[in-house]
Amino acid sequence: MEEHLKQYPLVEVAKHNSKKDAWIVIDGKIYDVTLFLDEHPGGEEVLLEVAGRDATREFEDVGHSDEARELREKHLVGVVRKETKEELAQAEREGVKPVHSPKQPQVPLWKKLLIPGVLVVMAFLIRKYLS
Ligand code: HEM
Repeated sequence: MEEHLKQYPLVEVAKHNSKKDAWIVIDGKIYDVTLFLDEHPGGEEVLLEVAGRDATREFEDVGHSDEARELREKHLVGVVRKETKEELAQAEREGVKPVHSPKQPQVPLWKKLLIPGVLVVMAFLIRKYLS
């Protein structure tokens, strides 16, 4: 069934980010929630916040019921495909950014090691100072 769905790149999804035209992506599937905004038990605000981008994490974080998952499929309009180089370049010119859901905040390694590193150096200096 999914093979018949239209495919859109995230840069296209990103354009549907308003109250009059709101798409969201969950697990690579695109849902047009424009008409659902009014009916969403969680309110339209939260949906508009994630309109035009991947909302997989936000959807899962709420712990939506099986009914909600079923209801979701009524609004299915397509699936996400990778954008072509031309589409990416075009989007960049227009200032449209494809927004993927952040999986984990990316903390660089040096930041993770900074505090333990400082402690080790301090311990070393204190030992040297005391001996
Ligand atoms: C097509 C997509 C969605 C559908 C069909 C949907 C449907 C529902 C339904 C039926 C409920 C009632 C509780 C339940 O049955 O789980 C609900 C609650 C809620 N939803 Fe969604 N939802 C969708 C997307 C989202 C997204 C993307 C967010 C977050 C950005 C969100 C946030 C919430 C919140 C905060 C509640 C209220 C939870 C509570 O009060 O306990 N929903 N939604």
